[in-house]
Amino acid sequence: MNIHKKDIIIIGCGCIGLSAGVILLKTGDYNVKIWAKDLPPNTTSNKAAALWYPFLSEPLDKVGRWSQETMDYFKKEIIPLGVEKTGTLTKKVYELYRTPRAQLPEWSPFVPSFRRMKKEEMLDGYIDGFTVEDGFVMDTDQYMDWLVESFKALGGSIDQREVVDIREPFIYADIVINCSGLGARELIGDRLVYPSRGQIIVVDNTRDISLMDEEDEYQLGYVIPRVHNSVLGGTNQQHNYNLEPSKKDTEEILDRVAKISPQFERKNLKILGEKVGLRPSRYSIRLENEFMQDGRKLLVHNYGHGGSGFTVSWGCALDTLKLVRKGADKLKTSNKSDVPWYSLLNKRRSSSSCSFVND
Ligand SMILES: Cc1cc2nc3c(=O)[nH]c(=O)nc-3n(C[C@H](O)[C@H](O)[C@H](O)COP(=O)(O)OP(=O)(O)OC[C@H]3O[C@@H](n4cnc5c(N)ncnc54)[C@H](O)[C@@H]3O)c2cc1C
Ligand SMILES: O=C([O-])C1=[NH+]CCC1
Repeated sequence: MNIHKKDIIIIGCGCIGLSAGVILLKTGDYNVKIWAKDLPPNTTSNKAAALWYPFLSEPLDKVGRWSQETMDYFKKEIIPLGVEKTGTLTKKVYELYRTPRAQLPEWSPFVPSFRRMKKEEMLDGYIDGFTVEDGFVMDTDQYMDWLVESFKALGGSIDQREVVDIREPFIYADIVINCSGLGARELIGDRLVYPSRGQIIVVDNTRDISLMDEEDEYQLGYVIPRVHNSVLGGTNQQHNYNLEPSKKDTEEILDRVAKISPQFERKNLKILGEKVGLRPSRYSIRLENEFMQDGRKLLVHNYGHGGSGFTVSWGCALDTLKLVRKGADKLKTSNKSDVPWYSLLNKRRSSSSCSFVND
C-alpha cells in the first residue's frame, strides 16, 4: 500500500464496481480495495446478455452521454485487446417495431452511428426500427473475468465480505464508492431501487446481427449473438425476486424470438442453458456525492443502472472519478482529538483486518 495515495473502498464487484475501480487505479492516485458479498460469476452482471444498448434506465440524456463515453472507451481500450482476452465483439444492433415510431430515443443524439432502419433492411412483419452500426456484445462471464484480472493487475484487491453497516468501510478509508446495485435497498435503505427480473436462454450461435423486438418493453424478444454462443431474451418483471428459471418464461421467450425470424424457430435452436438476474432498477441512476460524519467522509453513489449497466459502465466510472476528485478536495480533515464515533465498532471488530488501517 502506498501511503501517499488516498485509500478508497468500493462496495460491489459487478461491472459497475469493477469499471469504477479500473478507472480510479489508472490515475495512480489511489489504493483501491473492493468489498463484495458476491464475486463473479455470482453477480447480476454475470447474468446479463450483454449488449451495448440503452435499456430500462434513466435519465435518458445522461444515459445517452454515458453510453457514448462507454462506446468510446470500448473502441479505444477494449476492442483492440482482442476477443480472446475480453470476450467482446463489435456488433450491429437492430431495434425492431411492428408499429411506426415517430419519436427517436432521447439517448440517440449522443450516438453518431444511430439511424432509422432503411426499408430494405426491415425484417418481415416489422415496419419501423433503429440501428446502431458500431455497438458491441460480450460473452459476459469472460468479460467479467477480464475486468477482475484488469483490476488486480492495476494493484486493486478484492475482499469477499458483506457490508452490513455503511459506516464500517469508513473505519479504513475516507472515501467509499457504493456500487452495490440492488443491494443498496438494504445497505443504505434506498427503497427506490427494485428488481426487474430478467430471464435469458443461451443457445448455439445464430447470426451476425443483434435483433431486439421492443414493441412491448415487458414482453421482450431479442437475439444477441456473442463469441461462443447466443442469448435469447427476455423478460422484464418488476418487483419479482425469483432467481429460478421459469419454464413458462422460457416457452414465451422462444415464441417471441420465433416471431422475429423463422430461423429462430425452436426446431432450429439448440438450448445450452438458462440464466436469471435481477436488474437493479431505479427511477434514475444514482451517481452523486454524499458527505458523511460532518464532512470528514465521502460516499460516492453509483448504482441503479437497470438494463444498461454494461452500456453505461465506463461513462459512469469516468464520472465517479470526477466526483471523487471534487469531493476529496472538500473533505474536512479528521481532528485527531475527536473520539471517532466508530471506536466502539472498531473494538467490536478487533478481529477485522484491512490493509488501510492507519495505526
Ligand atoms: C437478464 C439480464 C440481461 C441483461 N442484459 C444487459 C445488456 O445486454 N446490456 C446491459 O448494459 N445491461 C444488461 N443487463 C443489466 C446489467 O446486468 C445490470 O445493469 C448490471 O449488471 C448492474 O451492475 P452492478 O455492478 O450495479 O450490479 P451487480 O452485478 O449486482 O453487482 C453488485 C455488487 O454489489 C455487491 N453487494 C451488494 N450489496 C452488498 C453489501 N451489503 N455488502 C457487500 N457487497 C454488496 C454484490 O455482491 C455485487 O458484487 C441485463 C440484466 C439482466 C438481469
Ligand atoms: O436488460 C436487458 O435484458 C437488456 N439490456 C440491453 C439489451 C437487453
